[in-house]
Amino acid sequence: MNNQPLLEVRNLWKSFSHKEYQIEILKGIDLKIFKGNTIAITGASGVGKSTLLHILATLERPTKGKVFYKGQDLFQLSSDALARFRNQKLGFVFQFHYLLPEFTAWENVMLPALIAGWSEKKAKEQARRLLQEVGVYHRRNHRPGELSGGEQQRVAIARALVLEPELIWADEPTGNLDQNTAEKVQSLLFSIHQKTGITMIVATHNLKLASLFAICYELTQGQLIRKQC
Ligand SMILES: Nc1ncnc2c1ncn2[C@@H]1O[C@H](COP(=O)(O)OP(=O)(O)OP(=O)(O)O)[C@@H](O)[C@H]1O
Repeated sequence: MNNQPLLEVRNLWKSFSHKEYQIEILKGIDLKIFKGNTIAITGASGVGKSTLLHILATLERPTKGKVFYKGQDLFQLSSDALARFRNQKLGFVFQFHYLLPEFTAWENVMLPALIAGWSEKKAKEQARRLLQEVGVYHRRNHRPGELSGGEQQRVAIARALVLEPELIWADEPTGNLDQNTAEKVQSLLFSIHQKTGITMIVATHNLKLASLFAICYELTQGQLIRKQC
């Protein structure tokens, strides 16, 4: 068995400086994520969950510390290489879907594949398969404004999966949805993990969502504390 973590975080610190003061958000985080793990990071509002997720997903740089992906020190990469890494290996689902309003559901899902150089035929076929999988194929020709919140989030999940990432990052993926719709999106995310074995990390207030995950941490006072899911 390969014991190398997919992602490893060593002594991660993050502070934000203001004119009069500095705030330390992350204070020496260590974490190992193995292939196929499902990890939920919970914690009070403002504690730094999004900041941590953004650094682990290389969207933001830490003040100090390192993030390794399969042993590669990510922040040593050039910004072009880092952008390529994100496009090829990572999928993102945010609280707000960030779908492009002028494109249909189908086009929104295809777009990352077209940008990555896939042929239109292959991108279209992959998007069709994913729209079916997330249950919105019947709305494929609707623009985001013509979809419900839950449908928009399903399209965003399909888009996150289109390039077959190794790791899915989700930041409050159900934060903007009513309870019923949130539960459907939760089960969808989880069923995707069950089918594909994809590694999934979510930051959330939602303890019900966290309870579906195998490994749970609470972020508190800049530290990650392992807890029961
Ligand atoms: N760019 C920034 N500059 C200064 N302070 C920031 C910046 N980004 C975040 N912060 C501060 O860092 C803290 C952590 O923010 P973060 O968004 O990571 O929290 P969170 O746990 O995800 O919160 P929530 O659950 O409410 O979304 C907050 O106090 C926030 O005001």
